[in-house]
Amino acid sequence: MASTTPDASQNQESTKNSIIFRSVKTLAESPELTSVPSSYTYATNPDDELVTDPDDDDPIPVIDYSLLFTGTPDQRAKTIHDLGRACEEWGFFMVINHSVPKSLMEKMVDQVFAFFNLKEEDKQEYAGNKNVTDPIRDTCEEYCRKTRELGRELLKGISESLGLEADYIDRTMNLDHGLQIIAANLYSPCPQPDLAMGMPPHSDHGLLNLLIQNGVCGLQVLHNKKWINVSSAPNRFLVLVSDHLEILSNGKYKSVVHRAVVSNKATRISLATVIAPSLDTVVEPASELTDNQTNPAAYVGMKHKDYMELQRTNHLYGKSVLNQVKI
Ligand SMILES: O=C(O)CCC(=O)C(=O)O
Ligand SMILES: [Fe+2]
Repeated sequence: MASTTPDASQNQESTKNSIIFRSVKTLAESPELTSVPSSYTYATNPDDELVTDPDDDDPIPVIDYSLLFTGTPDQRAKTIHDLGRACEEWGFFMVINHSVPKSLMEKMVDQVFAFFNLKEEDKQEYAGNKNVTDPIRDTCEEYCRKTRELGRELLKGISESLGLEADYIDRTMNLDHGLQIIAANLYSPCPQPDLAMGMPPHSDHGLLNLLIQNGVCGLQVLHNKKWINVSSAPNRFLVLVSDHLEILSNGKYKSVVHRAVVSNKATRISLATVIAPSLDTVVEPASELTDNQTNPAAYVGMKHKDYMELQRTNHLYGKSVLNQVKI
């Protein structure tokens, strides 16, 4: 990156040897960008790089949410069984026929996109006192409410799939006061997508992560040691089992390692909604799922807020944080 246009330079700061961009978006939009600067390249491990589409014999699980409520008893029981299998074998599933209006999902993505497209100097205003959700507050509040409801209902089915009472997770994780975080991710087109990574491999904190995107794919999940491309139709939620569900189920359900790759064609937006225990909840393996002889607790209990601190202060890679509470 040797030279800059006068316009782009407003978004850059020069140091002795290099130019630092205020955001990756600014860098990606700079007209002279033809290659990825070395400080942004991502080295993948070739042994670890088998990437495929899902196998016809082992498709990504799809859960029809409506069957939890309006299905026959058999359909409901099968849906709960399928939820359990998805959490055990994939740590990942897609949800169709859910309770969040398609128009709300689209509006949320559009408004987030509009926020990202504000001029850098306008965006900086929100770095200070203004709340980042101010321009989209109503949509955001409605989206939070609807996704929280969806997450809590899915967790009731997941509780049952573990042989626990339907409200077990809701109650013990204190979801009336649960933490909910919405993260909006923007992945600008990259001239050399093979040399960069949108988000490196990791698992999420919390119980479930409900992900939507703007129609551009990029999510890959690790399944049986292969990276699987997740392609998704509109109006679906991509649901990731997260670390606290792995801990609570004493490892029966596994949080899924996932990453986001970039493309050289289109801008991708993803919106991740983490449904998590209250900050003061000590998350530990459910005593109903452990016994001292055959199935001892495999994780130490830790307050959710301490787990988040551990995540904040550690390099996020794979399951590096979860491994620290494994016995
Ligand atoms: O963009 C994606 O598909 C993944 C985002 C993600 O993993 C996250 O926000 O935790
Ligand atoms: Fe994630």
